Amino acid sequence: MFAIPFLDLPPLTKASGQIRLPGSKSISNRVLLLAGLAEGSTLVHDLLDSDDTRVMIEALRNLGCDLAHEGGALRITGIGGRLSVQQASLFLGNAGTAMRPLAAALAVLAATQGGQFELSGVARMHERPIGDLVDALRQLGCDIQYLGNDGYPPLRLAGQPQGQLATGAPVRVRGDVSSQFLTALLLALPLASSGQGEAPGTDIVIEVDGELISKPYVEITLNLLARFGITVQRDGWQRFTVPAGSRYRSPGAVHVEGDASSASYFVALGAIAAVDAPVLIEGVGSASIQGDVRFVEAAVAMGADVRMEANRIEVRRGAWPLRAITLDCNHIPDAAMTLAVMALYADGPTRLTNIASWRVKETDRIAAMAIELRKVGAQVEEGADFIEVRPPQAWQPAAIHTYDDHRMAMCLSLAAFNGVPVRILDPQCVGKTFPDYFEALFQLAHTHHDLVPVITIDGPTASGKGTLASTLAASLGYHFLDSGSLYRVAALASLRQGVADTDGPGIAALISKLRLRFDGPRLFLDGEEVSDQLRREDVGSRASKISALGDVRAALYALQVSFRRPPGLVADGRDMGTVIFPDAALKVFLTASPATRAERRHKQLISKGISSNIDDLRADLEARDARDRTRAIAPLQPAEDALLLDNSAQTVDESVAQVLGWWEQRTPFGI
Ligand SMILES: Nc1ncnc2c1ncn2[C@@H]1O[C@H](COP(=O)(O)OP(=O)(O)O)[C@@H](O)[C@H]1O
Ligand SMILES: Nc1ccn([C@H]2C[C@H](O)[C@@H](COP(=O)(O)OP(=O)(O)O)O2)c(=O)n1
Repeated sequence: MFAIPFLDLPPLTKASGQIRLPGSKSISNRVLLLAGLAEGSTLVHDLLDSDDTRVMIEALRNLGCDLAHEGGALRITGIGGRLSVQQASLFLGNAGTAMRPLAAALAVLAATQGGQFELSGVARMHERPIGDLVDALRQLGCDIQYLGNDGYPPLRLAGQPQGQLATGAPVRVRGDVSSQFLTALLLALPLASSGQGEAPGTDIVIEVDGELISKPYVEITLNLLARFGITVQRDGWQRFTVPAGSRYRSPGAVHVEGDASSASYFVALGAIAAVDAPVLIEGVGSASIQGDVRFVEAAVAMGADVRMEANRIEVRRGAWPLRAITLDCNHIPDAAMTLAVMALYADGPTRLTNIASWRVKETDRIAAMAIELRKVGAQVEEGADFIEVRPPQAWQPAAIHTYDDHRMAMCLSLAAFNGVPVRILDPQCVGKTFPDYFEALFQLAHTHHDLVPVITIDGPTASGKGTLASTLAASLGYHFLDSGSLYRVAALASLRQGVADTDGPGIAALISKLRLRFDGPRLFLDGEEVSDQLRREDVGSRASKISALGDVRAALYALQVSFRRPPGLVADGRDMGTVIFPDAALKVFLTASPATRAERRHKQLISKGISSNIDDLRADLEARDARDRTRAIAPLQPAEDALLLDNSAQTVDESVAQVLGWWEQRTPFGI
């Protein structure tokens, strides 16, 4: 996950490849709750690992459920409908799929078995309405208090042992604000219909007021209830009967399918950019129980070329530009946001209607989408329950606010396919449902080599290049190339193989056969980690010698260039700005006085438990500098357009801040 303040996406051009989707959020959180309430234990496979499922898991643990990892799956032993913990304060983040059903289930359990529970979340959760659900539960006799504003969490749920619920009359609930209220009741009421002790229990009827929105989500609920042994009788979409004597029974094992809403970004990616080869989406398809899979129909209407199998979707670009559409999106409320971004690439205005529920999600999504799409140049009209998007006439680079809303971040990343870069602010908000979304995007999306931004840091040994470059890379979410480590690995390999340090062709031949693997800062040679051995002074010294050989430099060229991949690269070495990346967007030449550098290296070696003599180190580094500066090929020297930075008197943080400041001046984003 990119846990950084912003992530800059370079202009992207094409996409292809295969993606395995993370588990569905809606299914994961329903299954977690059902397994937590059921008798017996349930082994849940392919569960989504994200912010929203973590808060649900934590809540279940606090309620006395036993949860244990088994391989990649999670085993949940449920409470069997009997409270084992009578008092708890549960923090539910911004997860509507946790807040609403847990509120209903705990209200019913507290009212019949006694107990006191407090449910709270982040500030935005406390602005998301829950009044319609509370009203419905109060009809049954549940004792629910608002701890903040009326109609919104936080809530306190209370009750006495052997309490009775008024289940005789139908429970009425509004269905036109959020279908999660109905889902919450459907998940909770089997706890009340089962009867107490010898009592037989009663049928409980739920009647929906108003037109039920987002029906497919209710279908997921009914489907999963059936898996846990409860067959709800449905009359149209207005009346649901939970049968007397219902009891949750674990089905033993459940496989969570891939998230259909998350699939929408990759379906759109294929429609926009799968020009040469398809985007293959694994984990969801025509056999899905998730309503958002019908997003595919809308994407096809806009021109996507799609082949669907039971558990797999293959997408290519079809019509281009995409075709503008007008669509009632009630059946795909979450995935429809992706259409608003596809609309940027359409041949006319796209109008998405019946989306009032967008306004009460993680943020007011209609307002947020309108503001952010305008930033890239689109003309947008919004109303209470619709949005209309006209494609930009002139695209503009934009810094996109994400409003702590994962879908805003994922959607707007798709705006980077028309020649302009896009900055995504607060990219880790995708952690709500798809922590590795951007990694997946970069795996599939390509761009022209020269559109990937590069920052080069060149300079003499121990000037702090590696420290500066790796910190910059981490701050920007860019890849990092320590080019010296490639010379060092060539030095180590040639040392091991007994190839002379003057034998350019011999070492070049060796380089072409090296089996290297990079894992963050760790480097593996033929499967063996050699990171520490590369730092040996004899290896560094040999690296300096062999780096003067033209054959060696040529042999390492392609490998270095291959590090230039989206979203960007920070490369450190001697000739990054002069030879390898002469078109780098920012070149820094880093120096520090020989005395400072010798002292730094000395401290660095001591901290690693390696003893050394500071005078020898200084003599050694001055000899290395002289050799690196005076060699005939790619000598160490600042590029003409490099900015010089002497960090002798700077801390690491100061150098990093200085270079980030320079970088910011060269990016086109105004916040
Ligand atoms: N600006 C700085 N101020 C103080 N020490 C620094 C600074 N930059 C780097 N160092 C320290 O100097 C040592 C050498 O830095 P390193 O990044 O390995 O240099 P290089 O890659 O240029 O050989 C490290 O221990 C590092 O923490
Ligand atoms: N781009 C590069 C990087 C390193 N080299 C050579 C020159 C250096 O003395 C050696 C070792 O580089 P490295 O950056 O690891 O060395 P220091 O950490 O600065 O001591 O490799 C090079 O010629 N060109």
